[in-house]
Amino acid sequence: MLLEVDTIRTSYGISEVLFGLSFHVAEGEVVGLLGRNGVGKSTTMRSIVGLTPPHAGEIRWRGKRIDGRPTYDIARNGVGFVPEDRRIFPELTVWENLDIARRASASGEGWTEAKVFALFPDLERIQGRKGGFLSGGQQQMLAIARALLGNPELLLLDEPSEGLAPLVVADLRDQIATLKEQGLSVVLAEQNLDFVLSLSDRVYILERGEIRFEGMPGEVRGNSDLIERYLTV
Ligand SMILES: Nc1ncnc2c1ncn2[C@@H]1O[C@H](COP(=O)(O)OP(=O)(O)OP(=O)(O)O)[C@@H](O)[C@H]1O
Repeated sequence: MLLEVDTIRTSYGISEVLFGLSFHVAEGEVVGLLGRNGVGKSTTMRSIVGLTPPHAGEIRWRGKRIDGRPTYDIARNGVGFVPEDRRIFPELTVWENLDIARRASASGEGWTEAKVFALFPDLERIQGRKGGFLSGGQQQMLAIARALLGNPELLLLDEPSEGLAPLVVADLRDQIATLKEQGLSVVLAEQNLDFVLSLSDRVYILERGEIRFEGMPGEVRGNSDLIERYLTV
C-alpha cells in the first residue's frame, strides 16, 4: 500500500477536527475525498504532509510511519501537495515560480520544465508573466506544475476545480487523467461531484471528521440518498 491513514485524530488547538479518520491509497490509484465545507478534507491533507500533524493514530507511507516527520521530509519521500489557496509567488514569473520548485527538489530526474510545459501548454506561453497576473486556471496549473517538479509519487490536490470556469475545469480534468495514465497516484478533495466521480477509482465521503462512506464512483453517482445526506448544501 502506498499511503495508509490509520485512525488519525487532528486538532487545531483544543478543537478536534478529525475523529479517528482512516483511508488508504494504492499505487496508481486516484482517490476522491468528498464532503461539504468544513468536514475536514483540507485538514486530512494537512495531516498527511505534516502541516497539522495528527495527535493520535498513524500515517504510513509504503508501510513506514511518516506522522510526526517534518513537511520537507514527507515531500522528499514523494508526497506532493497543492493547497486550496495555491500559494503562487505573485511577484515572480511563471518560469521563476517553477525554477524555485525545481531547485528545491531533491532529485534532478523525472519532471522538467519541458515536461510540465508539454502537459500545460498554456504555461509555456505565459512563462514570463508574474504570478499575480494569472487567471485562476493558470494559477491552478502552475501550482500543480510546481508540485510535479518535486517528482511526487502521490499528489494531494485540495479543491483544484474551485472557482474555475467549466471549460478550464474540463482541461484540468484531462490533465489529471493524463497524470493518472502516467502512473501517478492522486488524492482529490473536491466539492465538484462530477469532477471527482469522473476521475476517481474509489471515493470516500467525510462528515464531521470521519469517513461515512467508501465505495466506487458508480455507487455515488445517482444515489440521491447519499448525495442528499452528505453532499448537497
Ligand atoms: N487553522 C484553523 N484553526 C482552527 N480551526 C480550523 C482551522 N482550519 C480549519 N479549521 C476548522 O476545521 C474544520 C475542518 O476544516 P477543513 O478546512 O479541513 O474542512 P474542508 O472539508 O477542507 O472544508 P473546506 O472545503 O472549507 O476547506 C472546520 O470546522 C474548520 O473551521
